[in-house]
Amino acid sequence: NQTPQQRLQQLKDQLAYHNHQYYVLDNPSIPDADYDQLFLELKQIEQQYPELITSDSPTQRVGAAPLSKFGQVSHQVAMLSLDNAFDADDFAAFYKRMADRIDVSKDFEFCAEPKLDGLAVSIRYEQGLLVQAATRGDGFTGEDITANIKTIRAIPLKLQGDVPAVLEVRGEVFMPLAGFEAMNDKARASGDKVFANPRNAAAGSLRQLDPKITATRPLMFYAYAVGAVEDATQLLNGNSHYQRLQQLKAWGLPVCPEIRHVTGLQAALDYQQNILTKRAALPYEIDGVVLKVDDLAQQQALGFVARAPRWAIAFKFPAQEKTTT
Ligand SMILES: Cc1ccc2cc(C(N)=O)cc(O)c2n1
Repeated sequence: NQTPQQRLQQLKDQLAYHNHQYYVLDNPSIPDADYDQLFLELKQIEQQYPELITSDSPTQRVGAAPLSKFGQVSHQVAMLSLDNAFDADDFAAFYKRMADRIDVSKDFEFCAEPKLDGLAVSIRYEQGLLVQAATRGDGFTGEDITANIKTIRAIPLKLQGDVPAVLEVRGEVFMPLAGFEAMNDKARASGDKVFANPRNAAAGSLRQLDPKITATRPLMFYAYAVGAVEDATQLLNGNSHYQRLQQLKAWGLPVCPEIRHVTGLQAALDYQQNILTKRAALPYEIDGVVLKVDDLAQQQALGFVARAPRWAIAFKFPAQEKTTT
């Protein structure tokens, strides 16, 4: 017969499996009522044996007391913003700038994804356990929203499989449309604050100082990049950003199912048009697509342009033959 500890571990494994099926594979494996039953049994055993409670137990998602204010977190790896393209010509110019900068023998390969209209966050895992989460802030310093992030069931408290020593995941917290409409209907009925759009609702929910309020909000998360990593050999094999995202999925992190690997300028334009036609049918709001060069070595070679002021330009003279004295 099982000890309480063995039954606890079995329940945590089962609940983690069902979460993975539901949020990562979009393939529910258990009716909600049965899931709740497992959760209730786990909660009862922990009430009986509090010393057996671990930080990755789903009962610890809504634990923390309200904060008086958020702490600050400095991002080891800056959280970048993105330059914009507004039409095919802009995108072709972007493509050409890159081709002029690094000689590529063949077409660029891209990792393509919808641009989710939510809030960028960074989530840090150490030895596979969620230890910290922060907003993007100004890209270098963000707010510590660890307690609020833990309430989002799509975000694993513990990574699965062969986990890296340190893994920082960047992604978007957003509020799917169905949850947004339901929440606003309830808010109208009870005279609570009604949100103008899902992005504001997600931002407002993450900025709650009381995690118990955040826990009532229908938030979702998709990972889209990696920040600091240590001892993550699994990520280093291969040179493809797209493959890295598949590895994040294997660890239990949800990744947008619309993400594709496409090759060449035309395929990238086709992807943008394809998502534009699907936009109204997507269960969440997006404001475009994001296209990233997929090859990590090419990303490195291309680097970043520190956002030069849009209002100033250096108007250069032609190169002058240096007078040799
Ligand atoms: C580097 C970067 C910065 C912002 C991003 C924003 C989104 C997004 N809003 O979906 C997706 C990405 O892959 C991003 N990637």
